[in-house]
Amino acid sequence: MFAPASIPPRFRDAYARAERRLIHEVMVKSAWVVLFVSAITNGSVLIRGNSLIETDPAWGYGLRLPPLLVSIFALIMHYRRIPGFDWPLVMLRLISLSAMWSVFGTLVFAYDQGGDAFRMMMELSIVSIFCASLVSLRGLRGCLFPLFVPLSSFLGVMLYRGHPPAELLLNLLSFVSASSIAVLITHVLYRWRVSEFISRQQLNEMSTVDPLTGLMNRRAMAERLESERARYHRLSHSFAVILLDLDYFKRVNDEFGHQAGDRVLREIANRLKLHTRQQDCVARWGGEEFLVLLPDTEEQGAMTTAEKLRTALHEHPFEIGNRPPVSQTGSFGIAVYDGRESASRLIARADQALYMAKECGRNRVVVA
Ligand SMILES: Nc1nc2c(ncn2[C@@H]2O[C@H](COP(=O)(O)OP(=O)(O)OP(=O)(O)O)[C@@H](O)[C@H]2O)c(=O)[nH]1
Repeated sequence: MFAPASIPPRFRDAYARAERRLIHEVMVKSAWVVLFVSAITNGSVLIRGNSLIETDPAWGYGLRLPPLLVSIFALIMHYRRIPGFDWPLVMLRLISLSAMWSVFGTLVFAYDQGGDAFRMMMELSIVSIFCASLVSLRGLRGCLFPLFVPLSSFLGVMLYRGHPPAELLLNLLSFVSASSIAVLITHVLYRWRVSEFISRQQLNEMSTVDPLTGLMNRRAMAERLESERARYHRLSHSFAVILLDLDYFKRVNDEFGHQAGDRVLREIANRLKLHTRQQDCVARWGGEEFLVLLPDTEEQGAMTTAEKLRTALHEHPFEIGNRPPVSQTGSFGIAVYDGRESASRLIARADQALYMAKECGRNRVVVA
């Protein structure tokens, strides 16, 4: 999926998801608008007759029907939720291309018949509005293809038919200036939407991520625990938590300085992520305390994971600059959700087990 260069890489997935939703919504609305406009214009053609359809039915229907058919097709696909249908962007491009084909094609004939200027301007303003809506989705490049392909084809055909370029330019001047203004305004709005998106993501990140380790913070983990409890009550999937506190961490700070302590904390966060599954959640719960949430896990699984984490700390000392590596262990308390208790009660039980682990000599795992 496309993401503007100004979006930082870590927000790109979220941007792609938001953009996909927006494109889908715009595609459905555009299909309804094109259907509505086609129904009105075709209805009026049936009532008052149309010289093009009468003189050249193949061209007449060939220009009028594609936007109608494409829109009906897009709406059927959307409302029937056909499996695997995840190409709203392709449909949106088809809708805009077919609408442009119809507008510019009709203009070729209207132009030759000395068509009335007011109608031409109305048709061209539809093009401007369409381009503006495409620009609002993807910036200037969003409208290059749907606008410039039909516009240059139109100019090519008119030049081929012998219309002088100066006359063409004069006739299209007001259209070009009106659509440029529409496109520029929407481009500014699009840039504003992108920077709004980045600020919102940064705010969200600040409220859910621990800045030192990049792990979830306590607040985000508390929310995650609540949704895990809700999942338990819906599906009866058991889950467990591991509370981990570093042993004598104060010594690292005192001996090597606070910065070295921060480095060890960051490395511990990396190891915890490395030795847990993707579906598990790791959070920094306090200064040198971490909480690991293990979805779909019973007591035995939680013990195996905690033992793996304990070994990952204990067996590999931590590098801090050019000093000898520092050994750092942790004590672990496990609690498995009992199906009734609150999240804070669950954590309190894990904390009691952790206290036991400290009392029994540290660098060990205790189950509540
Ligand atoms: N470098 C650094 N240290 C921190 C941070 N947060 C907490 N600490 C330190 O973690 C240490 C915790 O010390 P204590 O609560 O006495 O516990 P401990 O030394 O780990 O001993 P036990 O828990 O009893 O095994 C303190 O020195 C805090 O300053 C942090 O963000 N960075």
